[in-house]
Amino acid sequence: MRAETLALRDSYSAKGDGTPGGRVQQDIGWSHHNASLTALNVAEDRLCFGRIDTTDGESMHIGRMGMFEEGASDRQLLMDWRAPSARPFYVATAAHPLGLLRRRHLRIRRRRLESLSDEFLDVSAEALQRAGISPDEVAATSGLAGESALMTALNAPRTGRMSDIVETIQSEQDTIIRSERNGVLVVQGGPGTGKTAVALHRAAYLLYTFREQLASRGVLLIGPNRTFLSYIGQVLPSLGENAVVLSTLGDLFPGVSATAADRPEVARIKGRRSMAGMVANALLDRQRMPKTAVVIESGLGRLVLQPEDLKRAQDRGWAGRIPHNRARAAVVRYLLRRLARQVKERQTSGLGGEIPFTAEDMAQVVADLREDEAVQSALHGLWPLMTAQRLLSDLYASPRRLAFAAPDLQERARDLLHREPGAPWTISDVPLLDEAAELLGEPRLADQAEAERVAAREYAQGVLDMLNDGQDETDQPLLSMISAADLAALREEQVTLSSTAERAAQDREWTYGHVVVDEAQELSPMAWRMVIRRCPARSMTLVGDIAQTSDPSGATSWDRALRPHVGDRWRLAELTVNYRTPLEISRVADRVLRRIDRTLQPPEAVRSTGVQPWWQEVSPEKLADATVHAVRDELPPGGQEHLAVLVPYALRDELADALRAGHGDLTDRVVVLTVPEAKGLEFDVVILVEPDRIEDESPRGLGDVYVALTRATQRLGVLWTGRQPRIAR
Ligand SMILES: Nc1ncnc2c1ncn2[C@@H]1O[C@H](COP(=O)(O)OP(=O)(O)OP(=O)(O)O)[C@@H](O)[C@H]1O
Repeated sequence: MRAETLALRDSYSAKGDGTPGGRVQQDIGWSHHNASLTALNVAEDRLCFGRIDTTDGESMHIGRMGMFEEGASDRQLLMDWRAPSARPFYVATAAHPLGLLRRRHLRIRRRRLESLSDEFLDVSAEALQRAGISPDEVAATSGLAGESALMTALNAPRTGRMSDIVETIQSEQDTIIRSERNGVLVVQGGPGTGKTAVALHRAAYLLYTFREQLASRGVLLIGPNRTFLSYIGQVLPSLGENAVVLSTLGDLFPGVSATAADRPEVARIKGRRSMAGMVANALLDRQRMPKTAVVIESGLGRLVLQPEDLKRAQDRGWAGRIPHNRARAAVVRYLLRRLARQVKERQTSGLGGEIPFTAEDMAQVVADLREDEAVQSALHGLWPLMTAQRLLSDLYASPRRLAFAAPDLQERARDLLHREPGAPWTISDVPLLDEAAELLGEPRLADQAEAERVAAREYAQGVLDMLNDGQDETDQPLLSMISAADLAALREEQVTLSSTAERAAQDREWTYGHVVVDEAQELSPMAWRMVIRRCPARSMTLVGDIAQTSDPSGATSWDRALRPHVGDRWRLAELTVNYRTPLEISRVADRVLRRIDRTLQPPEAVRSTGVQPWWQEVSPEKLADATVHAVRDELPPGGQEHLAVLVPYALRDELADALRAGHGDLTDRVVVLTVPEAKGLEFDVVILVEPDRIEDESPRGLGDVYVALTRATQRLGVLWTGRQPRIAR
């Protein structure tokens, strides 16, 4: 299949008749076959990982993709793990065998079978006899599907990159992965319960099951930070899926790339829902008209706009409730006409109506006024064309504007919002920028260059229609990914065809077929507004853990966070088993969870390592040395394990220097991270430094300590100075 696909793809490199239409077809063909080839290449390793045998003697192999025998028989050789008939592989139990006699896990590397393990699900003597299996072969079954394969995966050293769990998805996870596409699904689960893994596999499942609907719109996955996105970045491609846009909240607004966080008290204000009102008022402020006449010394003489002209222009701007920049055309048109009338009156007065002033004359005057610098500057002052960045930047910089836009905010809170123009945008600014962009809208295409581009686009639309006519159905989703604008650009040789994912990421107004949010508990009310805008159909999967909230404006309850956006139209699914943290570490974390909220149920650890966490007090001047020693003890040379030192902000750089470690590349064996940076990640070993300082550093500090304690898959050590940490008492 690979050889055939490769040959097909390469045939498109040579084809082509040099015409724009021909080149487009060539590019489409090439991209299509290239995507298939990538999917085949990634499926090469561990192509097949399971087999199910039914009690009536049938058997079927399960793998990363579906495959059929060539020729007349058309027999299915391999079933895609996402197909409905593969489901028993994941959910059958001895109590509910779903017609299965045996589930087999195969461990294949490249084309070599390394090991296999069997579970018998129907252990009745009759079934075993029919299948020719002796009762001795039947192992004791636990509640876990494919327990030995699962334990092998869980005990394997981490690599700094998340891997897929397609071979060992558990029943409660499978139910969520295959849950209905429509509506808002919230997946609540403690640390290590596989929320991220489930979210990613659900995206792959949805893309497989609803390919037609989703391929052209794409799926958006939002994660807490870029390190996290690079940690999970390989999972979907390894499942053969590339039509997913991964983004942080800070990168969701095209043109801005925010990584810095505000101080907690500032972030809390910016996250409030009332900020939407502030942004709307800030714009209203810009649309206010002077109460006195505006005098313009134009090239056509001195012109005056009276307050009633200004009021009428404003009414035209507000009519139809269209966004500010789009409404500008109506405001400008009206004001230009008022000015043109004055010019007309001046030119025709005293002529006794002998020289007619025709419609063409009027149009010419309007055109001249439009080009006039003094007129342009006056119109700009009255109804400026604005970007979201400009609106927000001007607002933050001016106490007067802030006082107008946020009259209910206390002065101290308004002072906290002050920002010098040009300072970098923060993550909590991004939802406010998005809010502003929504109210501003894209400007109308006015100038000549734009008009030419429109003409090119219309031409390209013709080409697109022509191509669509001649396509067979299977190619439809691909074609719908290319807009007339792309074709026009292609014609200009400006860009090559981009994938749905790339196009979507560059377009603020793009709406996705499905949106997945990881660590969703961290979203502020303003961030929710931005995210929901990306999916008006509200087909969303939100995964998170209320107990791990660390953002000062994050959620304390799913209901409170979601009610303003979806009312009670969301469904909850819970994950209850902790696959990451061994029992010995979980006991410490569970104590912290009880302090956060007594009513929360800790997830149940699925395995034990026999290694207790260690605790060590050191004097403040020895902290760096002690950390270096502890890391050395934990990671003997030649091993493969990965270790994270989790620290308070204030110690990050000092300890990173002492350890000569970084904090961006998770494939390094040692990294030094603050807790927010370690969100969603995991390591073989964690050394937690000064937990009390971490707790005291932020308003949700205890949540941070809980996150820190639940990052290790094997061992945990705690170093502190001064009083014994609260988590040890
Ligand atoms: N069914 C499974 N088979 C194999 N590994 C699994 C399975 N479920 C979860 N895991 C592993 O458990 C670990 C924790 O999973 P994941 O990171 O998805 O948890 P999480 O709930 O998102 O945690 P957190 O809330 O801490 O971010 C990962 O290494 C994941 O691969």
